[in-house]
Amino acid sequence: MIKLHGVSKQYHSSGGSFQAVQDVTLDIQKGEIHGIIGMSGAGKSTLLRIMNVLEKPDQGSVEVDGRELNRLRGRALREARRSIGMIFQHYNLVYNRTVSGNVAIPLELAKAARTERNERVLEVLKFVGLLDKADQYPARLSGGQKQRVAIARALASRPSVLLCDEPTSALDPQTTGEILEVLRHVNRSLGVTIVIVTHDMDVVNRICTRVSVMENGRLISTQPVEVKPNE
Ligand SMILES: Nc1ncnc2c1ncn2[C@@H]1O[C@H](COP(=O)(O)OP(=O)(O)OP(=O)(O)O)[C@@H](O)[C@H]1O
Repeated sequence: MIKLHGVSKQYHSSGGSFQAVQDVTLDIQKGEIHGIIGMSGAGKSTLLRIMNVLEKPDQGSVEVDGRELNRLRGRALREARRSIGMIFQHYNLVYNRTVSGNVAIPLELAKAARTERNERVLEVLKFVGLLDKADQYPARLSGGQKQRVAIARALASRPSVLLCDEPTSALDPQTTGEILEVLRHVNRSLGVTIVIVTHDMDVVNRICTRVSVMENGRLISTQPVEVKPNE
């Protein structure tokens, strides 16, 4: 589903250059919940952003759902990106739009018709359990509810892949559990392949099917995570 081959990324600044990701090859299969773990600065977020070419690799290839993203440009790239949702640690919501307004954004960008848009917004809000908050503004929501809105927004355009950058790092343990449940529901009932960047091994053990470990820009291992006893 996601194939990275020999991917590298270097950042340049006035202080010199820094190799954030070095020669990473990784094959994430359809239906997986794949964790990427490592110390701060190991290159996890950069690698995640390479998966939807928000960050363009200097070398290597990025294939998602059979399409080589690093070769696409313009409209073809925008369309391919629509099948890849993303959520962030700090939700990245638009605070002057309601919950529905936020979820509608990807559908507006895709120029979906109004009726179809409204139906889809309600459908995904129902899926994440936030139908009753449709007309509220994000500032009035808890952290867990904000992350649910972000998940609903990411799901609006029916992605086959969901990239999650530290999705629970700003949340307390109970809310973390709730968001991991939502992600598991997304994976199981919609068949969405999920990649989660985290520094928390507990998150990996609770939800992931495989985990990759990064260190100094390199991927040092990929292994299965044992089946959870309460599953
Ligand atoms: N846009 C950028 N310009 C310059 N350097 C960057 C940029 N983005 C990241 N870096 C550097 O690249 C390295 C890897 O960053 P990255 O965010 O991928 O690591 P990470 O493993 O996700 O760490 P963290 O958990 O702290 O977010 C870090 O040293 C960071 O400072």
